[in-house]
Amino acid sequence: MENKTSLKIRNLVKYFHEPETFQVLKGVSFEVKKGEFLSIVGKSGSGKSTLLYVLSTMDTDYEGTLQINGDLLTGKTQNQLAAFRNEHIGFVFQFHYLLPEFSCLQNVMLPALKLGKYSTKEIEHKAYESLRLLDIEGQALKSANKLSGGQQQRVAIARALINNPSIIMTDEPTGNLDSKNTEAVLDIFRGLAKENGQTIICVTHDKDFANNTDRTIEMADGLII
Ligand SMILES: Nc1ncnc2c1ncn2[C@@H]1O[C@H](COP(=O)(O)OP(=O)(O)OP(=O)(O)O)[C@@H](O)[C@H]1O
Repeated sequence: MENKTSLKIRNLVKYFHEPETFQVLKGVSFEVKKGEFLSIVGKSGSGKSTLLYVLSTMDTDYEGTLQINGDLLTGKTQNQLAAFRNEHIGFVFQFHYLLPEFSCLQNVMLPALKLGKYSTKEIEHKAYESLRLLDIEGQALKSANKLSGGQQQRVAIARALINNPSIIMTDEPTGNLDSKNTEAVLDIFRGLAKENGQTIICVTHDKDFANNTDRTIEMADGLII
């Protein structure tokens, strides 16, 4: 593992104001190294998803600072953040689920089409590479809603990889998977971290999964313990 910092947060504080003011993050600081596979665990309601949402740059309503690959992202405009995310972050989030009527190939191609850097032909080629890496290229032309949960999860990971992001963020990546598929996802993430130097940040309830990552951060009541 290289000793470069991939992500750094300092004194992250966040409040929700509905139905009443409530401090959900109470001063969270940590760093993640490039190529590190990090899990974030903690009881329900401890603030894990809220934290991940801030790290993903999608939530900008916080105090403190967020840096990714040395870039200070705190204070950037929504347009700047959207461009940054497309290029640097791959997401496997439940609310980013696959478009059911689209083929797996089309689903995987979408983030690269949005980035607008490559021709459709090149993107299709990259999408096939990504699907192959996840051992799911045989399903490329099927609609996403015709796949099993485990297969859909692989396609979602393939989609997160298409722009070759330096960081992959996921919320409950194995939430609906059986132990065989969980093991497969774990292997994929480990490989991406070790072989490609991609940083992986996972929020998970699965203790076994967390025990197989490089490092685990535990949250309780808006703080790291
Ligand atoms: N939009 C919101 N408005 C107000 N309160 C919220 C909002 N989103 C989350 N919360 C509250 O913030 C706290 C932390 O929520 P969060 O979803 O980050 O927890 P979590 O650790 O990810 O939980 P889980 O493991 O159940 O997903 C909870 O008490 C939750 O009810």
